[in-house]
Amino acid sequence: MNDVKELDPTVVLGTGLLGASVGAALTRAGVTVHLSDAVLSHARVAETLGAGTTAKPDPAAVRLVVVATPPRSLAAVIGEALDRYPNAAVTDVGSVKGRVLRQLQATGRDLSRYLGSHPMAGSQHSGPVSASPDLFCDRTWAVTPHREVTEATADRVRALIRLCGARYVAFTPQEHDSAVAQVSHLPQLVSVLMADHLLGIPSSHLALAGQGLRDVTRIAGSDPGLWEQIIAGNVDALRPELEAVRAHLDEMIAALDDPTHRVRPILQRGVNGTRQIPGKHGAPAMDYGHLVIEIPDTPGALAQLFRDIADAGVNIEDIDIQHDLVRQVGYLEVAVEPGHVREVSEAMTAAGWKLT
Ligand SMILES: NC(=O)c1ccc[n+]([C@@H]2O[C@H](COP(=O)([O-])OP(=O)(O)OC[C@H]3O[C@@H](n4cnc5c(N)ncnc54)[C@H](O)[C@@H]3O)[C@@H](O)[C@H]2O)c1
Ligand SMILES: O=C(O)C(=O)C[C@]1(C(=O)O)C=C[C@@H](O)C=C1
Repeated sequence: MNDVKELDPTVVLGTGLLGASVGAALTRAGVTVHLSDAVLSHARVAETLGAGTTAKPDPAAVRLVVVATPPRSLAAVIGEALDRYPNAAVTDVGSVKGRVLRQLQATGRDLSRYLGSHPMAGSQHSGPVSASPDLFCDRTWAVTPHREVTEATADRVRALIRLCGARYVAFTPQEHDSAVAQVSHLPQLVSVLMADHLLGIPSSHLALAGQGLRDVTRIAGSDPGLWEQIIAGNVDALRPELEAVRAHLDEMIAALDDPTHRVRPILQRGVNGTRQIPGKHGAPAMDYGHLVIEIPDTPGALAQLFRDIADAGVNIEDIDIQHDLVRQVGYLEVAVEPGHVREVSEAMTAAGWKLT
């Protein structure tokens, strides 16, 4: 059976950022998606954006249910879905897996049709308006098998991940929760601590904020209501990670007594840490070369810049756009393979662009 038939029709419960994005990806692939949300207007907005229909399905015909509600409600909504859709596989996209599974097991339900999952893709924005069918493209999507789950259930969740364009990876629920404490929940809290610190800084000083500050505080803008629930669901894995960061902070403060000898090794460890992060398509991390190009605030400037880079015959690996509100210009940071930096720089300068 092909993936579309395997999942047609699908129900999405909770049509915020994640649910509407799943709906949009499956709808684009050709699956009929039925949308439902505790707040009817969220489901209606998701419908308007092409994530599916708010029409009710025939419960017996439903082949997959994707639960994308906030963490605290997940176990109850998953349990109800198992009861209401007797022939469906049920998955959820919650950020913490162990607690939800334990809560479901405590209900005594047959969990052979439930397989938890977690796409490692999202944003600091909530709600269906920020949803995109491309949210999961080339992202890792973890599944967390347990003793009762059947192969038929796992097949449907794998089909979901493929249709969303993501990369499947399996973890035990416990391993998953330890891993996300390290690579998702700790970074979130560190970003929050940094952003919180800004509240005590004079606004005249904040005028000097550059890209570095924006980089480390982006995710601090995420919904506190959602993150409170994520943290509460993973405190055991998170506590030792935060304690380790506290020890590193103390080490950094102590190093200031002898910066010439003691700061550099810590900075180098930071560089080494960034190299641990996998690169595109799950490949090993790659050190890209970066160029920053000034973009005037005129219509079509960005499109022209992309054309000029394409004309130089170089592949853009990543981009980041920032605006200087004082000078009314933008800056495009372009990542290219290291060997191509000089070539693109020369081509851009020759085409009249200002590199900074
Ligand atoms: N935001 C991210 O970056 C991200 C990434 C991966 C996974 N997740 C997980 O995905 C889930 C959803 O997160 P989100 O960012 O889409 O949140 P969101 O706030 O954008 O959407 C949640 C939606 O669920 C609805 N809802 C709440 N309780 C409900 C209930 N009992 N029944 C039906 N609908 C209900 C809300 O009205 C809302 O529309 C969370 O469990 C979160 O841990 C989030
Ligand atoms: O890109 C972001 O904004 C995210 O923080 C997404 C992110 C993460 O990568 O940590 C956040 C929480 C989720 O559970 C999964 C993904």
